[in-house]
Amino acid sequence: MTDTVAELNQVMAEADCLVSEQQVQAAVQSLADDISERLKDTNPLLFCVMNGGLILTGQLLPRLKFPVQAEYLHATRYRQETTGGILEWKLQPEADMNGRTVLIVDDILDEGTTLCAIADYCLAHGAREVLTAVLVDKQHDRKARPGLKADFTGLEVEDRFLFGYGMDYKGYWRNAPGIYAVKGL
Ligand SMILES: O=P(O)(O)OC[C@H]1O[C@H](OP(=O)(O)OP(=O)(O)O)[C@H](O)[C@@H]1O
Ligand SMILES: Nc1nc2[nH]cnc2c(=O)[nH]1
Repeated sequence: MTDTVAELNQVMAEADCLVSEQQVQAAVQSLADDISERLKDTNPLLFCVMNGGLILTGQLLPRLKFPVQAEYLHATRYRQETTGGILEWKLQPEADMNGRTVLIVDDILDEGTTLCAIADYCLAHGAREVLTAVLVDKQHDRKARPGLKADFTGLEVEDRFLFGYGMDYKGYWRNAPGIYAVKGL
């Protein structure tokens, strides 16, 4: 356990800070403003994608200027790895989304497999429309669908393995107060 903590402190010490906490805060406010403007009259059902979406959702919700019904779901495909695998549903949403506008909130759109699968699930369960909001869109050409974008994007970040603000490294450092890239990844 001591070795684990030492390794994780070393990862942080050697990481590159790509986006400062102040820049992330500005991006969250901008996301909240855009979402409020677009969804204020739609009575949306918001789903936080656990675990990574936790911090963005927590910081976004108090900034939204309309009554929000907030729920969560849990889908994962990276687990403790730095490359994605098969999407595993850990908790499918129970809320009735029939005829509703749904907003999915997550930390990152990388290849986009996760968000596409969740959006497809919501549409198949009767959602009228599904919108997506992410803090980070990673810049590369390996998207699940060419040109795939979230409806609301906070920041565009280079193609490195990231942690902080909800994103983990081996299950840790979701709490890092900024967006960091692991040395060498
Ligand atoms: O765009 P993609 O390539 O599909 O990757 C994005 C997903 O990867 C991360 O989740 P992860 O599977 O690591 O689970 P976690 O949220 O519990 O960390 C992140 O939170 C997104 O949900
Ligand atoms: N922590 C983390 N999770 C991811 N899921 C998809 N891409 C990433 C990434 O760069 N970092």
